[in-house]
Amino acid sequence: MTARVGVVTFPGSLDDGDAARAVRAAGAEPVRLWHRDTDLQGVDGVVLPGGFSYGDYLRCGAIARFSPVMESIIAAANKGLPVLGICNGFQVLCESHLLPGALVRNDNQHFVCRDQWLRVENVDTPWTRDLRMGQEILVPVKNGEGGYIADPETLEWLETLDRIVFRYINGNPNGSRNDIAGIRNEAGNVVGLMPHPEHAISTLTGPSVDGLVLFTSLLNSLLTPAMSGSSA
Ligand SMILES: NC(=O)CC[C@H](N)C(=O)O
Repeated sequence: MTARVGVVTFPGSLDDGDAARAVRAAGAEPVRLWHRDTDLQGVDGVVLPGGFSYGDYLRCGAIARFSPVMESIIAAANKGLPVLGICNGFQVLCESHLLPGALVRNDNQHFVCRDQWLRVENVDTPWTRDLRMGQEILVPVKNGEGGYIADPETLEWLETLDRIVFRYINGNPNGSRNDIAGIRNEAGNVVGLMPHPEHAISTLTGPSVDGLVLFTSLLNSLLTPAMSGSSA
């Protein structure tokens, strides 16, 4: 049976089309979810895409967090539904408190758009299980508020409990603390990252195909759910 992966569209989402394309390229069926939906249609996972939900008013992701679809996603994520938040999606996950910390304006005060090397730091999630620890991948970043911050205790806790999933290498584009590009929750089912794996699934349109592995990882984790990701 084909896996079905929800892709949410908020007013102002930008990368929902590419996220759906990545889901399809990985071999799953994308199920388009609208911000006002409450029924997740029994999807096997959800992608919160990049963009400018609700015009980035107030703070990036701050309004999307209160949308009807997020109420359903928060409840489902807390029961183990795999959720991947990309860029604005990562911001929504932090605003929703599914992930700790916050994303603030880039320290250089610029919107940064470039290809970025990352190091894989955690493969104990459904989204990263087919990557290798220490693997270096190349994916685009494009954000204005991508600086990851958290209080010192939370940063220490993220480090010691292996919750950091991706780290920037060869330059930190936004001043993120500890070069953090992506993190996971305790159970591992919720992952957020600022860079855009959905823009790195074909060399025709992106710098590499490294991003596709996040989407194929999810499919493989659904086929063999006895993954190690449940160890917090
Ligand atoms: N590409 C994105 O998702 C951008 C996220 C957000 N609007 C920002 O500028 O930080």
